[in-house]
Amino acid sequence: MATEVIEKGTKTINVFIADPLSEDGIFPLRQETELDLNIIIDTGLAPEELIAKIANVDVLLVRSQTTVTREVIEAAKNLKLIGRAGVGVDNIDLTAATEHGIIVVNAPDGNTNSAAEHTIAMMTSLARYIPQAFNTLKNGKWDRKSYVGVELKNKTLGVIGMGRIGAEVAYRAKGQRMNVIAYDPFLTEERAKELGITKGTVDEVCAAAEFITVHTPLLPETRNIINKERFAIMKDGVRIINCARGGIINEDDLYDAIVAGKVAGAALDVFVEEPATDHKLLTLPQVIATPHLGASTVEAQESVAVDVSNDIIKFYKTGTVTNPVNMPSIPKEKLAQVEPFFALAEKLGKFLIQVTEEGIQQLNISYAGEVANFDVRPLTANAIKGLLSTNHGSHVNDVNARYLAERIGMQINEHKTTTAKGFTNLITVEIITETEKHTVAGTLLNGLGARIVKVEGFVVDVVPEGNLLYIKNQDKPGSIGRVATKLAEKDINIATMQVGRDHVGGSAVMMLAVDNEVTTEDLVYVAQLENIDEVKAISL
Ligand SMILES: NC(=O)C1=CN([C@@H]2O[C@H](COP(=O)(O)OP(=O)(O)OC[C@H]3O[C@@H](n4cnc5c(N)ncnc54)[C@H](O)[C@@H]3O)[C@@H](O)[C@H]2O)C=CC1
Ligand SMILES: O=C(O)C(=O)COP(=O)(O)O
Repeated sequence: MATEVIEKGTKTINVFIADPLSEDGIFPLRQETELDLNIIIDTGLAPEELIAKIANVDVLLVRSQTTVTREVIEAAKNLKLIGRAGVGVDNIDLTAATEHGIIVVNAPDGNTNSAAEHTIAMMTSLARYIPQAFNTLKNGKWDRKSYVGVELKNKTLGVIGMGRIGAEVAYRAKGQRMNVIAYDPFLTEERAKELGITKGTVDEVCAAAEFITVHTPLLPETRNIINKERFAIMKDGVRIINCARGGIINEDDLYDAIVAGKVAGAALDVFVEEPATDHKLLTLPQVIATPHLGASTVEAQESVAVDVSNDIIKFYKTGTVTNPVNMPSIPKEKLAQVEPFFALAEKLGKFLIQVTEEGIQQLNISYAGEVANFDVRPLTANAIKGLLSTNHGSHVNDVNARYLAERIGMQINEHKTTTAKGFTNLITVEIITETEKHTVAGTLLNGLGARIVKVEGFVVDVVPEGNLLYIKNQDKPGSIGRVATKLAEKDINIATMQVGRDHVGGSAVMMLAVDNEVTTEDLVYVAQLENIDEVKAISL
C-alpha cells in the first residue's frame, strides 16, 4: 500500500477540513502527538476558492457538500489522501484521485443507523402527513379531514439496495409489521431468508410494493433506476422514499407520476442538485422533504469523523488504511504476509522494463510456493510500479499502479501455483510486447534476502541491487574473457559474475554486477565483441 510514513517533526501535514465535521469526531487528530498535524477548518468554499487554497494540502476532509473535482485534485500538488466523513463518494472524482495516486477513504459504518432511522421517520411521516398537518396547524388551522393517512402494518415495503442501510431499514420495517421485498445484485436467497424478506427483481419489487425506498450508491447503473417505465408498473397510490442520493429516482418522472395521481406521495432527503431550495418537486403538497439530513445526528457525525481521523493517522504511521475506496482493502495481518516481497516484486518489474524498448502489452505474474497462499494484489502493484518506474518515476504508487498500467493498454494476468521448483517461494514476471517476450524470476532466500534466480529461462543467482550488465551470447570459448577485458579497458570493475546456458555451445547469458554505472557507449563497445548477441545495462 502507498506509504509515506512520517517521523515526528520531519514534516508538517496540512489537513484541510472543507465541510462541517464534528469537533468530537476530529478529537483523534487534535490529540495526535506523534505526527505534526496542521488542522485547517475552512468550510462552505466555492470551487474556485477551494482550488486557490489547496496547493499545499496533504489531506482533504469532506462530507457531501464539497465537490472534489478533477480541477481541485490537480490543483492539490501535495494531496495524498481524501477522507469522506460519510458513505457516498459520488462528490469525489475517483478516477482523477486514482490517476494521481491519491487514496480515498470513507466511513462506511458510522452513519448507517442514522440514515436508517431517518428513512423510517420519513416513511412514517409520509404515511401520516405529519409535516403537512404540522404546517397547517402552525398556520392556525385545525384540519383533521385532509390528513387521513395509511398504516404501515401489512403493507409491502420494496427496498432497492440491500446493503448496510437497506438491511437496517428492512429490519425496522419488519418491526412495523411490514412485508419486505428487495432487490440487490448481491442479495442471496440465504441472506434474504436470514433477514426474513423476499428477494425479487427491480420490476418485481416495483410491482409488489405500497412503499418503495432506495438505498444504493449513485452509480451509472443506479442513476434513474426508478423512472417512468418503473412508475408505470407500480401499484396505484404507491409512496416513494429517497434517503440515498438524488438521481437514483428520476425527478421529472417522479413529478409527473405524482401529478398524474399514480404516486400518492414522496419523502425526499436528497436531490440531484443540492442545495435544492427552489425545486419543482417541493411545490407539490404530496412531497415532504429534508435538506440531506440522513446522517445528521450527533452520534453519526462523531462516529464518521472519528473513523476518517483514525484512517489519516493510520495512513501516516503505517502506510495502510482501514476503509479505502479506490484500492483493495487488505487487513494488516494479510498485508504483513506479503510485505517482505514488496521490494523483490518491484525490482523484477524494474529489471524487465530495462530489457525492452517496446511497449508492454501483457504482464503475466506467477506466484509459486508459500507466497501463492497470500493476497498477492499488492505484489502485482509493486511489480507494476517497477515496470512503470522509468516512465512515471515516483508518481506510481499502490493506488494508481494498476490503473496506469491498464490505461496504457497493459493486460494483467496473475497466476498462482503451489509448486515452486525447489524454492520456498518464487515470483516469475513475464512481459509480452509486440515482438518480444521477457521473463525474470526471483525468490526470497531465508536470511539472505532477495535473489534473481532465472532470467529468460537461464538459471542465475544474482542479488537484485545496483548496476547489472545482462549479456546474451553464444556459448563459445573466450566470450567471458573478452567481455571482462573490454570492461577493464573502460575501467569498469566486475563485482560478481553469473553465467548460464541452455546447452553446451548453445545460447548463454552473463549477469554481471559492476561497481560503476555503464554508459551507452560502454554497451556498444561490449556489444561489438564476437559471439555477443545483446548487452543491456540494468540499474536496480
Ligand atoms: N441521506 C444521507 O445522508 C445518506 C445517504 N447515504 C447513501 O446511501 C447509500 C447506501 O449506503 P450504504 O447502505 O451504507 O452502502 P452499502 O455499500 O452498504 O450498500 C449499497 C448497496 O447497494 C447495492 N447496489 C449496488 N448497485 C446496485 C444496483 N444496481 N441495484 C440495486 N442495488 C445495488 C450494493 O450491492 C450494496 O449492497 C450511500 O451510497 C449513500 O449514497 C448514506 C448515508 C447517509
Ligand atoms: O454518508 C453519506 O453518503 C451521506 O449522504 C451523508 O452526507 P453528509 O455527510 O451528511 O453530507
